[in-house]
Amino acid sequence: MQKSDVLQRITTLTRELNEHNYKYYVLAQPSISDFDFDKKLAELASLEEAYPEFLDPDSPTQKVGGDITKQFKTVRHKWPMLSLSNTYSEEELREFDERVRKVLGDHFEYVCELKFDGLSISLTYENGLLTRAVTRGDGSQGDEVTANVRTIKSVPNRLKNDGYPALFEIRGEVFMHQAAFERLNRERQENGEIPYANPRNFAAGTIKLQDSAEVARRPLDCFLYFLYMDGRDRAFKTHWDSLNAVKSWGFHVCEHTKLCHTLAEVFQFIAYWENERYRLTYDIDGIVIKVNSYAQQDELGFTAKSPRWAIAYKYKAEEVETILKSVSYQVGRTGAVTPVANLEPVQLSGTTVKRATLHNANEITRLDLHELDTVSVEKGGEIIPKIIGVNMEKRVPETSKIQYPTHCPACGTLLIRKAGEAVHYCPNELGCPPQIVGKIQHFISRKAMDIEGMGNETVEVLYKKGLIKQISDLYSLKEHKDRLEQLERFGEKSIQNMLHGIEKSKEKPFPKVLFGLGIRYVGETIARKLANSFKTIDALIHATCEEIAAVEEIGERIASSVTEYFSKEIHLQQIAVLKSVALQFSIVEEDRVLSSDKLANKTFIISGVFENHSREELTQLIVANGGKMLSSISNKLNYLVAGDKMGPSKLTKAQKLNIPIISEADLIKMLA
Ligand SMILES: NC(=O)c1ccc[n+]([C@@H]2O[C@H](COP(=O)([O-])OP(=O)(O)OC[C@H]3O[C@@H](n4cnc5c(N)ncnc54)[C@H](O)[C@@H]3O)[C@@H](O)[C@H]2O)c1
Ligand SMILES: [Zn+2]
Repeated sequence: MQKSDVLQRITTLTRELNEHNYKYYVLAQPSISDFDFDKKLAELASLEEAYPEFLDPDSPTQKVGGDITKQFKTVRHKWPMLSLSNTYSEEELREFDERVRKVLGDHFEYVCELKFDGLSISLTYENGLLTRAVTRGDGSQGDEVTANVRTIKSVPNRLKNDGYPALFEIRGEVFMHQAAFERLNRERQENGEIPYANPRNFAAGTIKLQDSAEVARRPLDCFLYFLYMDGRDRAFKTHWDSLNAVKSWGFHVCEHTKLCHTLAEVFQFIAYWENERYRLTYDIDGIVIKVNSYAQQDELGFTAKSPRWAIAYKYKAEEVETILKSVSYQVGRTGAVTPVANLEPVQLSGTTVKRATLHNANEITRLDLHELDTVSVEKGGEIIPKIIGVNMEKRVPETSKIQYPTHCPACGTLLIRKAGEAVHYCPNELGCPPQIVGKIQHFISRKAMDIEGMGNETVEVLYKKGLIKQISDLYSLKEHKDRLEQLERFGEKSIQNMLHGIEKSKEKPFPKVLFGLGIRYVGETIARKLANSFKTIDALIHATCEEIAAVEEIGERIASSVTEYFSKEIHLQQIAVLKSVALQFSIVEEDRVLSSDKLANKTFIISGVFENHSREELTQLIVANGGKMLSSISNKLNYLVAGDKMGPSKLTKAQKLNIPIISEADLIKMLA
């Protein structure tokens, strides 16, 4: 390579890697695999080594990937939060061991740990209380996300036992269990929101939310694996000892951590977890190997980016080849069309894989998929396997390209794609069967109107028989009892139950109704936010895009989806019908907010996170009804309104003073 070419390549790699870092750390939506990212990074490092004159101190090889955003307070780390050097090969691990041996001689131990696939967090404890949680950021400073971390059940707000230092920092990994990921991601998808590719991205996206109540709704977990404090080396000789100590203070330390005396034992640990990792309920992407003794760690020291006394051995995501049998296209309730690859069944990471996601048309083009192609399928961090490439040598001659349909596979309408979006939609909202059925199924679902006595199958049957064509038809079903009774498998009792369930749904509060309408991107939380901000459906219908986007955490994408929904006459008609049958289209507290003195002379403190209101909303409610807010717990306090994850010191103090501790629901009842 000529020097100018080298420089060009370095520039290209640097630009690409910076872009990928941004997508990975800040957006939590990476577009390439970790393996490919690491390959590019390694290429850049070797070019910089060969041509040190081109080494930029700002190069991605010299920096810890940054997740700093403007939404949080930036906090400087007392001890830098570095990355780990990593390898995918046993060979390089042996080289690491030799480098260590050269400095330390033969007398040292390794601690082997699982490499949890989440995001690093640094926690500060003062006198046994969690006072601060900061993300890694660029390694020297990060985002302060304490309120969000307080919602994590396995992170103690107050330490148990004694014996912990007055001030220390502890680091670990925040992650999400696979089951929670799958459940929440399914919800996102159903709401028309962009799903996260894997639990890591979901956890990373969650910790950066502005709304702690929403964070609390998404169960995160946290393993701790580094202790920092002044005089640490006097208190503990080794990393292993410190792990045992922090465990006794109440921290969650992974039980699979192992002390190894030889490199052979390390390799055994790696080999064991290579297969066993599929049995864990969370994702790991490798093993971390750390020199145990603190004195020996000091001898080895650091590079600009990582410690010399530790290394990560990363597992390459498992992949297998199989044959693409066909591609089918599913139409969701919002009209989004998703391609799914049907595969010749194959064993992968301990499960049989028959289908893989293809995301959208771009993905099919990128892969240049042909019928009967031999494809490699990967199941890395992701639960749903994906196709990563086509084996061109095995392509069957004369097979044709997979063509993304131009028309809806369900109703034949010409598909549309909005500028800047990758997904195709069927615009035939009123005539496309899977959309109609999907919308009604969404409306009756547990999280929306929770209509008892009615399930997804019933909706399908009633639709096929022409009894329901839109949500509002549910409320006139009672006029068609005779036709219902003629249906197979519909006994009198079950018809009664269903009609009763439908009737009862009229009591469901406005946020549920709004969510039930199934507006694209308006999930449960967004619906609650919109309902609480605008109070009535009419106010929301008349709100401008800017007014909607001004609500906390509601972006333009959601706002324009809402205004678009209400711009359609058919939706307004539907709402009018639903109003006429007395569904709830306003926030009930509203009247009380303005008029009552029910809380006159009563004092309150609000603490923790709440299911249905933000703390600000509860404060407004109290004040508007004549109550007073206090700033600290004392004899003057009448009520402590306690939510999830309330600080334990407040609780103890309130109990000591015999102050009534009430819930959000109790407070609302006081206003009734
Ligand atoms: N796909 C992409 O676009 C993209 C972009 C940027 C980074 N990445 C991936 O992220 C990696 C770089 O991320 P990184 O700097 O966080 O490095 P890393 O993930 O390779 O290793 C360091 C991190 O491991 C974590 N860790 C997990 N378990 C641990 C344990 N037991 N002990 C200590 N640390 C533990 C810590 O958070 C630590 O910061 C790259 O190697 C790449 O694979 C991917
Ligand atoms: Zn259609």
